[in-house]
Amino acid sequence: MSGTDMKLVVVGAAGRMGQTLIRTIHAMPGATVFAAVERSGSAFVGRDAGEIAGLGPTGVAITDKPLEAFVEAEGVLDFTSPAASVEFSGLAAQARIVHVIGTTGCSADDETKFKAAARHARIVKSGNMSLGVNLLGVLTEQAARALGPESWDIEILEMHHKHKVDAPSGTALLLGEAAAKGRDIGLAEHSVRVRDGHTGARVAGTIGFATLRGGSVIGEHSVILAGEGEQVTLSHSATDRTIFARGAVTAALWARSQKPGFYSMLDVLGLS
Ligand SMILES: NC(=O)C1=CN([C@@H]2O[C@H](COP(=O)(O)OP(=O)(O)OC[C@H]3O[C@@H](n4cnc5c(N)ncnc54)[C@H](OP(=O)(O)O)[C@@H]3O)[C@@H](O)[C@H]2O)C=CC1
Ligand SMILES: O=C(O)C1=N[C@H](C(=O)O)C[C@H](O)C1
Repeated sequence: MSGTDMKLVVVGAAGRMGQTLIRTIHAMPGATVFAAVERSGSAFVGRDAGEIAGLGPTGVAITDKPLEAFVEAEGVLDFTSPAASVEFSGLAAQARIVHVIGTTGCSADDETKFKAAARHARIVKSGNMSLGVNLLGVLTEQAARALGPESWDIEILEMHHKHKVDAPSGTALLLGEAAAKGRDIGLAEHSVRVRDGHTGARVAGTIGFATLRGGSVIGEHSVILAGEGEQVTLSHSATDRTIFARGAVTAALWARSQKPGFYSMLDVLGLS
């Protein structure tokens, strides 16, 4: 560790992404795990975060006191739950630090609270922190703009592991927003999130979503543009959660020198 390394707090440190973040920060230059947080009452509180993540002891004991950690740190990496992320954004604002939010399934009300916290915190939020998916979003916007709604239907298909609790995935919604932007329409008014029974024929110009869950799938996403007699499919496969963790650390390092505000991975990657 060097004196200029960014001091990061990993919240939800014992979760799938939390453990991946602890290992990734350990392997990346420029950042260090300053603290690790789990909820009060969790069996992981007091245990060494490095040991939980499979690194061996690192001297960072998991705490249930986030604010005490935040005020001494420079950034928070947060892949937890919507309610927890809303709470952490308020604490990050109090501490005037960077808050990287990867949590998905957040409501419109949650988003309003994140934007309020971003008056004091530097928040980067994205449904997918990987370079590949953010590039896929740019390509989706271009394809949707080029292939108009009269002749081309857009469907977004995703599959994740059996433990995932929200649907459609944050990534599927990010891709839907990109397609809607390409067509200059609002996603909320044009999306079809579920189909069941006698649905009637497809309404032109809608953006459909389909969700699959099972096994240990890390994340599969396809944007299908279906025309008359031909089909274009843009897709991304995640085979290792490190892609999300690396993106989150990159976002924290980028946000360190930004003003308070609400940013996306497109800003971080220079793709906006
Ligand atoms: N944007 C992106 O690139 C990615 C986003 N995600 C998203 O990240 C989120 C987490 O995913 P995943 O790691 O698989 O989930 P896990 O359930 O494995 O991990 C979440 C962790 O957060 C903890 N947690 C929940 N509430 C609190 C709290 N108030 N204080 C401290 N810790 C808390 C949980 O503890 P407990 O078990 O006790 O509840 C758990 O340890 C999901 O929303 C997922 O969709 C995932 C991958 C990539
Ligand atoms: O819950 C997950 O695992 C993932 N969630 C994110 C999403 O909802 O898109 C990102 C990634 O696909 C993994």
